[in-house]
Amino acid sequence: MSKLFRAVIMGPPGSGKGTISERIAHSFGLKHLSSGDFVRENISAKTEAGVLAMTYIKKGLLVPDHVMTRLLLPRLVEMTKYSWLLDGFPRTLAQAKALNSACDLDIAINLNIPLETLKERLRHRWIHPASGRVYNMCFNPPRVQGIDDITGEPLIQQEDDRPEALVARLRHYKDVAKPVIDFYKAKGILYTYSDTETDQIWPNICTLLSTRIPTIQSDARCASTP
Ligand SMILES: Nc1ncnc2c1ncn2[C@@H]1O[C@H](COP(=O)(O)OP(=O)(O)OP(=O)(O)O)[C@@H](O)[C@H]1O
Ligand SMILES: Nc1nc2c(ncn2[C@@H]2O[C@H](COP(=O)(O)OP(=O)(O)O)[C@@H](O)[C@H]2O)c(=O)[nH]1
Repeated sequence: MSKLFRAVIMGPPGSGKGTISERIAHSFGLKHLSSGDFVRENISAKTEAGVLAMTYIKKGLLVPDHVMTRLLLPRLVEMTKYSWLLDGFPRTLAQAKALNSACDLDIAINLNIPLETLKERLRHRWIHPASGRVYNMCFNPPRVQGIDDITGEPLIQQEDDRPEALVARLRHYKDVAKPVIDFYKAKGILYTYSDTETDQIWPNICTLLSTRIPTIQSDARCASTP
C-alpha cells in the first residue's frame, strides 16, 4: 500500500480553499474534510459539541479551540486508512499544535489572495446552507440562478460575506493565522501560493502534489481547469 498523505489548506475567507480542495479531492482521490461541514453535521445531529458550537456561530464567532478539537480530532483518528486534506482547520496555533500531536502532516498549503479579490468573490458567493455547496455567480454559477444544482433548494448569501463584514473578518484571520503559518514554515512543510485566480494557482498545486503523491504522476491533471 502506498504511504498515506495528509495535508491542510489555509487561507482567508474567499481565498478558494473549498474550490481547490474539491479539485484536489477529485484529481488525487484524497478525502476532503471541511471543518465547517463537521460543525454543521454536529449541529444537525445535536451532539453536545454541536449544540455548544451553535451558540458561538450564532454570534458570528469562531468556535473555541477545545470544542473544535473535541469535534474534529476523533474523526481524523478514525481515518487511519485514508489520505486526506483538511480545509478550515487549524485556524489557530492551539489547533495546529493539537493536530500536530494527533498526526504527521506532509504539507500545508497557504493561499495568499489580495483583499480586493476576496471582496469581489464573496460579494458573488452563494451557498446551499444544508450541504455547504458553494457557487459564484461569475466563476461557477448554478444551472438555475439562486437554486442548488443537486437538491433544487434555494441558495443564500451569508451575512458575513458582505464587504463591510469582510474587512474585520480578514483582520482577525491575519492575526490568528500568522502564528500557524510560522509554525508550518518552521516545520518546513509550508507552500504558499499567491494569485488572483484559482485557475492560475491550481496547476502549481497540482504539480506539487503529483511529485508528492507517488501513485499519481499524470501532468494531464494539472491543466488550469481539471
Ligand atoms: N477551525 C475552526 N475553528 C473555529 N471555528 C471554526 C473552525 N472551522 C469552522 N468553524 C466555525 O464554523 C463556521 C463555518 O465554517 P466554514 O469554514 O464553513 O465557514 P467560514 O468561516 O465562512 O469560512 P470561509 O469563509 O473561509 O469559507 C465558522 O464561521 C466558525 O464559526
Ligand atoms: N471569480 C473567481 N471566483 C472564484 C475563484 N476561485 C473561487 N472562486 C469563488 O470565490 C468564492 C470563495 O471560494 P471558496 O472556495 O468558497 O473559498 P473559501 O472561503 O476559502 O473556502 C466562491 O464563490 C468560489 O466559487 C476565482 O479564481 N475567480
